[in-house]
Amino acid sequence: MTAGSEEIVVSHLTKHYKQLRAVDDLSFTVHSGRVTGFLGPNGAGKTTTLRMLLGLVTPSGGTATFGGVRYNDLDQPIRHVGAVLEASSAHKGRTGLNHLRMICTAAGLPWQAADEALAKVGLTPAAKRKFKGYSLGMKQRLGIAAALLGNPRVLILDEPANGLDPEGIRWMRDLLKALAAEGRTVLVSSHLLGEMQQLADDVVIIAAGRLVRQGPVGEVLGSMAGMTQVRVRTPQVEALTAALSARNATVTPLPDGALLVTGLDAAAVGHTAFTSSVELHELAGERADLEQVFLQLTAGKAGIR
Ligand SMILES: Nc1ncnc2c1ncn2[C@@H]1O[C@H](COP(=O)(O)OP(=O)(O)OP(=O)(O)O)[C@@H](O)[C@H]1O
Repeated sequence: MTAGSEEIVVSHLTKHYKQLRAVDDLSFTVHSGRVTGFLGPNGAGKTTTLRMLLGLVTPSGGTATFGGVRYNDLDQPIRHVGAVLEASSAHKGRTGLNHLRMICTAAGLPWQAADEALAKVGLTPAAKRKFKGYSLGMKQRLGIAAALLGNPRVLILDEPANGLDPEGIRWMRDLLKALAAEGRTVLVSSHLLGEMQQLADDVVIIAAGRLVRQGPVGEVLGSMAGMTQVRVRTPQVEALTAALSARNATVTPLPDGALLVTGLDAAAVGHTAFTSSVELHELAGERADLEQVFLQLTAGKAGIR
């Protein structure tokens, strides 16, 4: 991999587990010098995708490459791609510094890399403390330090903010932004839209293993914010739901018995009801709340599996 070509290209990536399409013909690109948020609800296929990127799960089809090269074909992958898949674990009686030095030795890196990585994540003061005394936030930092040992151009993190307190989340956000500002490619998964709004330059949104949206965060969220939703009430819920679904709208039943429709405007919902001979008791278009659109775009797809 040469400098400047650290893009991650995911092309028609697919993973089937028996009948379940955990990842289904997924294609997207992750650019260098930017933080890309990989967003989707629980079970959307984020972890499976990241594990395929890292050669830990064999795809049923498609490819994922770093600068054109598959992970397993990279020469000294630790120098190209750093990954934090779950909160780090280390021998509980070992110090953070020794944990990192062991990884250095195994990977043929100088011990100095351990000190540098600890400094980068602000763990130098705890370098000689035992892992068993580390808080969750410190364990997360140590995991990131381990990923940084080979000074990789690409960083991949799976839900790194999970379990962190607000200060820890802010710290993580600043670190990832700084790493991207150094020109690195940073891909970070999350199921929380709000978290990505504050962190990501680009977003890739998936649901039920399939791509929902990708692009610069402002553009994607802007298009979502511009979406309207329609509140509708009918005594013929099933007939209307079927007619709207046939027009690719997403229909969510509300606790008060009304239906919330996304993907069609009020006129189109009214027209669909009319042509399907469905009686309406209420029909109102409203501007959608961003979080609600995200939930609907993604939850609507989850039912397909
Ligand atoms: N080894 C496996 N065998 C069978 N099914 C699996 C396996 N790994 C994952 N799955 C299924 O694939 C789907 C996608 O899971 P995955 O963990 O990739 O989603 P996710 O988006 O990372 O979700 P979460 O945020 O909950 O981790 C889920 O339905 C999961 O149960």
